[in-house]
Amino acid sequence: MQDVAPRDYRDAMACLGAAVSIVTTDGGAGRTGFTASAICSVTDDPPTLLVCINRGSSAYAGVTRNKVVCINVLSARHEQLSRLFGGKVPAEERFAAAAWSTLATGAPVLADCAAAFDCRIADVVNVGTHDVLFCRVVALQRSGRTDNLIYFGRAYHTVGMTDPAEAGPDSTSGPS
Ligand SMILES: NC(=O)C1=CN([C@@H]2O[C@H](COP(=O)(O)OP(=O)(O)OC[C@H]3O[C@@H](n4cnc5c(N)ncnc54)[C@H](O)[C@@H]3O)[C@@H](O)[C@H]2O)C=CC1
Ligand SMILES: Cc1cc2nc3c(=O)[nH]c(=O)nc-3n(C[C@H](O)[C@H](O)[C@H](O)COP(=O)(O)O)c2cc1C
Repeated sequence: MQDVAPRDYRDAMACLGAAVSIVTTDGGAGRTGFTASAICSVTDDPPTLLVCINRGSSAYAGVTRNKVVCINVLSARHEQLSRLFGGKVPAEERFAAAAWSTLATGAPVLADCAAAFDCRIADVVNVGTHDVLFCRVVALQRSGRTDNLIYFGRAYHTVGMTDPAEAGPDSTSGPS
C-alpha cells in the first residue's frame, strides 16, 4: 500500500489541536530544551508519558545523553516562550527568558507552568525521523493554573476551565 505524502500528512495533522509543552533536560551533556506537541500519556502504572523528538533537533544529543527530561505543560501566557524554544535560538538564550527550578532529576522545571512531569527516560524507539521517548514520571509539580496553550491550525490558541476548583490546589509531589 502507498504511503500518503508527508505534506498531506502534515496538512491533516494541522487539524489536530494539541497542548504545547517545553521539554527540558540537564546533566553531563548540558542544559537544553525544545517546544513539543507530540506528547501523550501512555499508562498510569507505572506513570509514563511518551515524547517524540526529531533526531535533527539541537536538543537531541542533550536529551538522549542525559536520559532525563522535564515536560513543562504551557499556560496561555507562555506563547512567546514557546516560540523561543521552537528553534534557531541558542539554548542559554531560551532559558534566560523564564524562571526555572528543579525537582528530582535536575531537568529544568518552569516556575509557573500548568503542570511539570519530571522523568527518567525508560525506553527509546526509533521511528522514521524521530525517536519516541518513553518517560517514567518520578516527580510532579502543579500550579493550579486553569488555562492551557494549544497549537491548532498552525497557530496558537488558549483554552481555560470556568471553575478554578477543577484544577485542584497547588501541589508538588515525588521524592525531594
Ligand atoms: N512532531 C514534530 O516534530 C512537530 C514539529 N513541528 C515543527 O514546527 C514547525 C512548524 O509547525 P507547523 O506550523 O504546524 O507546520 P507544518 O505544516 O510543518 O506541520 C503541521 C503539523 O504536522 C505535524 N508535524 C510537523 N512536522 C512534523 C514532523 N517533522 N514530524 C511529525 N509531525 C510533524 C504537527 O502536528 C504539525 O502541527 C514544523 O515545520 C516542524 O518543524 C511542529 C509540530 C510537531
Ligand atoms: C508548536 C510546536 C510544536 C513542536 N513539537 C515538536 C515535537 O513534538 N517534537 C519535535 O521534535 N519538535 C517539535 N517542534 C520543533 C522543535 O521545537 C524545534 O523547533 C526543532 O526541534 C528545531 O529546533 P532547533 O533549532 O533547536 O534544532 C515543535 C515546534 C513547535 C513550534
